[in-house]
Amino acid sequence: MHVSIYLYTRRETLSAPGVQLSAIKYQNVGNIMEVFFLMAGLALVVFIAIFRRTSSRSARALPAVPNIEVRDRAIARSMLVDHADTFSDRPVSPFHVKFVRAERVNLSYSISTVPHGPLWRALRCNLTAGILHPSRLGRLAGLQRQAVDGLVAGLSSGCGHDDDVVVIRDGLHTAVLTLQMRMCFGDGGFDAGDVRAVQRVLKDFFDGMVDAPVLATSRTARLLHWRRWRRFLAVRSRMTKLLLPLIMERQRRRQSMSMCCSDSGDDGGGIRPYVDSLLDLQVPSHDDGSVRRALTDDEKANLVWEFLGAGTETVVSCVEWALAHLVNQPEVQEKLRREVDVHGGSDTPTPYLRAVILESLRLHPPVAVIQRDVVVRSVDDGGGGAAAAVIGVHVPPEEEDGSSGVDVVRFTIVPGAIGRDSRTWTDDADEFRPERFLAGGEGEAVGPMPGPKDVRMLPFGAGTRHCPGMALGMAHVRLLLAALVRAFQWEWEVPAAAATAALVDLTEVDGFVKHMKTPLRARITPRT
Ligand code: HEM
Repeated sequence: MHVSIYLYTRRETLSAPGVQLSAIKYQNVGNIMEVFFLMAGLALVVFIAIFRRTSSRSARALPAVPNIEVRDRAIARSMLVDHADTFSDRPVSPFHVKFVRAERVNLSYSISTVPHGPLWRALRCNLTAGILHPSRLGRLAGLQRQAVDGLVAGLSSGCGHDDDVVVIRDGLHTAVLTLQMRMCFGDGGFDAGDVRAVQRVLKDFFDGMVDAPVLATSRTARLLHWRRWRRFLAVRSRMTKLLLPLIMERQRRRQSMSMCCSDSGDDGGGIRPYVDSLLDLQVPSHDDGSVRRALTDDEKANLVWEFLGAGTETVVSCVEWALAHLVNQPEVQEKLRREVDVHGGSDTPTPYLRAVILESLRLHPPVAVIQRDVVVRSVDDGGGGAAAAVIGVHVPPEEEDGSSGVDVVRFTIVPGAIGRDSRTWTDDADEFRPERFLAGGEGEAVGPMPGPKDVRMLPFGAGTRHCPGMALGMAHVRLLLAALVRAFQWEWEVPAAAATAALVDLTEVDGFVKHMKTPLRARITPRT
């Protein structure tokens, strides 16, 4: 078993010895200039002390809780499957920032950030039963088909220009986001300008996440890095200004629809927009569920944001990685094309397409880390607290004398490490070999969600907080990949700067999702 323990403590042994000495030295000097310099010197020393304190914390860029990194599949399984109830909380947001500043709410949650409990259950159930239920997913086929056709048409119309080279991430992002927005707001509630605006804010938001660990360390850090903090807040307020009017517009349209034709809320085709479910939802305001309330505007904006962000970025990441490997391995691309040419578009199973997607998710799980925070009541019990004891890890006490222990322990599971573990994947774990998921291969019995007995990859997490969008995400990826391979031949476009490189650069960057460091640029040739 491989477990590394990283312990970060909040206390810094910082002192500013100069402060007292200077004060004594200049104490009896009455000259006004010297008093002025004394004050300025003191201010400088205090400033440096604060700055050092902040930057030393910032450099570590991690919250002050013990962080246990888990790269072992047996431990991950024990946590997420056997002890799902213990490991059911994600880290709380370090920012108590409201989307709608005027409202008196402490902190608005989304499904992914709310602590495990009645509110989480209500929000998650609303999404899974109301929107993502398998019986409803079938009705999305029309919307998905339009998104895919639009993407292919857009790429085809660009062919013949600019040497037929595309950076596929951009077009993919627009297609998937538009699809998610249609599921969210219904048709007619937004236009292409809104999609572009949401796209810009999403990008700024995820770019700004790079600053989040620094800003999360303390108020002083936010004061010192006030420009970054201001930018961070501005993105959130832009997000609200964009989403709330779209939510309100949907509410208005729904009211007028119900007045004129007693409509059930479906926006045609039997698809009920996600926003409608949020407008109707009553959630428990107390833990016992005795009092129920409507969602605040802040919560609605948060949940819509999560639906658009989680649903778009992950799918785009997965399709881009899969295409990159298909460009690097033309024989795999050809094999896949043969399958989708024959079966694509029909309901016939497409095992090789499934294998390509699973292989991409195994190597490059879009969500780079799966985190759980566990309250450890006592570390003086010899076992390192309940949660740590579950997986046999000793959590050292925070205080040197061991008198008071840590409150929370963070567990960071790394799906990328589990997916590439050569003890599990013996057939060249780092190689892209979709065949391993076919009959007779070592991953024949492995699917996107781990079974109760074995965890061999974790692209959608597992246990209580596993991804509720798995079926939808897989369906999006399947349709997009099949259509792109059927419509075009994909070849690598060698960038001028890397004229000697033989293959696409597969370097990963972990941000909100795991992206290709260099976005895939490929030469596409339409197939007749
Ligand atoms: C290829 C696509 C996707 C991947 C790889 C993915 C991956 C993940 C992962 C790894 C988690 C964390 C699971 C855990 O902590 O155990 C997660 C959570 C979540 N995902 Fe996805 N996801 C995808 C698509 C989607 C879609 C399409 C939606 C919604 C439209 C969605 C909504 C969510 C939500 C709401 C959560 C939080 C669940 C909770 O805390 O209860 N995801 N996803």
